[in-house]
Parts: sequence; structure tokens; C-alpha cells
Amino acid sequence: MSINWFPGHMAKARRQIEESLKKVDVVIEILDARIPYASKNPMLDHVIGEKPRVVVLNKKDMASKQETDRWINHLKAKGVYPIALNGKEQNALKKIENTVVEATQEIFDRMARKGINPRAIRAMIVGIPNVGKSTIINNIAKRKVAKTGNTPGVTKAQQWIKAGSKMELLDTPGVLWPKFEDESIGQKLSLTGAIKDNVVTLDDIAIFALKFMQQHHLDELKTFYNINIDADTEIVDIFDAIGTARGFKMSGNEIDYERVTERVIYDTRNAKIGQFTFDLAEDVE
Ligand SMILES: Nc1nc2c(ncn2[C@@H]2O[C@H](COP(=O)(O)OP(=O)(O)OP(=O)(O)O)[C@@H](O)[C@H]2O)c(=O)[nH]1
Repeated sequence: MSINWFPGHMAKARRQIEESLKKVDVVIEILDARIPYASKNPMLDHVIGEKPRVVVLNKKDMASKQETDRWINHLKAKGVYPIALNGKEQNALKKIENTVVEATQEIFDRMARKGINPRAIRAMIVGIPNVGKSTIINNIAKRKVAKTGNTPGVTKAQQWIKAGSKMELLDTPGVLWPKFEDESIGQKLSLTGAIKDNVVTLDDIAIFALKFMQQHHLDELKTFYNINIDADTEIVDIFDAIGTARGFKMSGNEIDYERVTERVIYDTRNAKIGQFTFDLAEDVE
């Protein structure tokens, strides 16, 4: 679901997260493994502060394995507990549980030393739209959770749900706004489906995707569309090559650029051409 984020929504979402944070031992921040930088809410670090944090690079099945490994190392160096995940897979619970236990070990050791009886670890899931929050909650809690968390400002009594034997989760994820600051971030968010297509023009998204693949994944691009291009081919010529290869023509034999655009976005968004990561860890180090 898409949200138009107004300043009032942001303030309310932030307040709700701050309230929920008081109740939990650990925050599970969900990022899209294809865009670990662009899919990060800009204010979250500030609000979470020193609270233990597990960072999930979700949709790892659609991202570059090598880049995901780099991101994991990068995040570890920042003192959080990162994991790469396919939120739909069976092993999601075990992976999250193990990491959550590790992230909260110190807190629970301290409680034990004070003679406080052990209890379940309390966690909440947060992230921007479409990163897979509900998928993960439903998967690890083994039940369907209502999707009301989508609308900022809609308050609902939150409940604890069991996830495995060691963890309790707030049933409503914290939905946060995406970054708005620059065009390329908007294109990445759009390309991965985190923001509505009409926020960024489709042409710009397709051009961004093609330039990225031309620069970083030329062979996959050539093979997938069966086109003969090189690193210096002009973007318009790549559109023409794809249009010709796919037979996307209008009357008069003109290339149907709209169809090429839609196709490129669809194929990239659904990882048909390859598993790509659009934010490189080396760029943020
Ligand atoms: N390939 C793949 N798809 C996933 C994964 N996790 C979630 N998805 C898909 O991503 C889409 C968004 O997932 P949701 O769980 O609705 O995401 P959300 O963060 O709750 O989204 P909002 O409700 O918009 O806040 C759905 O089509 C899911 O099936 C994953 O690990 N791999």
C-alpha cells in the first residue's frame, strides 16, 4: 500500500514508534537487500538510540549475493546485528530468533544477575513500506496479522504475538517514511516498489535501471534481451535495441518506447534480468 507522507503523518509515526520502543528489548529493522541505503528511514537511528538492533536485509533472493555479504560486513562494523533473509522462507524464524537472542544477551544476562526471572524477548518490526514487514511477521508468528499498520495515524491496540519459544512481537509493524532527499534514491525506491510509480516518472526509472545495468551488469543485460550493446552505447540506442529484439513496434515500425519502459521496469523490479543490488556498500563506507 502506498502512503502520501505529510509532515503530520511523519510526526505521528515517529511518536508511535517512540511509544512502542519503550515496550521492547530489541528492534528488528527491515531493509530491502537491493537498496540497504535507500530503504533506510532517515530518522530511525536517532529514535532507536542505543537499543539493540537486528537489521534484516530482506528479499535477499532478489539481491546480489556478493553485495549482500559486503553489506553484512559493513553493518557489523557499525555495531548492529545484521542478517540476510528471504522473508518467505521456512528458516526465517530460526534466523531471526538466533540473532535476536544474540543482540539481547547482555540485557538478559544483567537481568539474571539481578535475580529477575527470565521472560520472552520483546521485539518490534519497523521499516518503510513494501520491504516485507507483514510477510515476516506472518511467517515467524505463523499467523495472519492484520495490515492496519500501513496507515500512519491509525491507532490500534497493539498485541503481543508469540514468535517461536523465545520471542514476543508487537503485532503491528512500525511503518516509516522513505528518504525523499535525492532523485536517484527516489528512482531506487520506485524500482523496488517502495514508492508509487507516479512519484517518479517511469522514463527516469527505466533510464536509471538501464544505466545501472550497462555499467555493472552488461553481460546479463545483453543476454537477457538478446541485444548487442557495449559500455558506451547511448541509452536511447539501448531502448531501440530492446524494442527491436522484443518486437515492441507501433504502426510505421516506430519503437514503442512506452512498452520498452514498462518491460524494463517490470523485469528489473522482479529480478528477471539478474539479482542486483543498487546501493553499493563501498559507496557508503
Ligand atoms: N522475493 C521476495 N519477495 C518478498 C520477500 N519478502 C516479502 N516479499 C514480497 O514483497 C511484497 C511486500 O511485502 P509486505 O510484507 O506486504 O511488505 P510490508 O513491508 O509489510 O509493506 P507495507 O504494508 O506497504 O508497509 C509482497 O509482495 C511480498 O510477497 C522476500 O524475502 N523475497
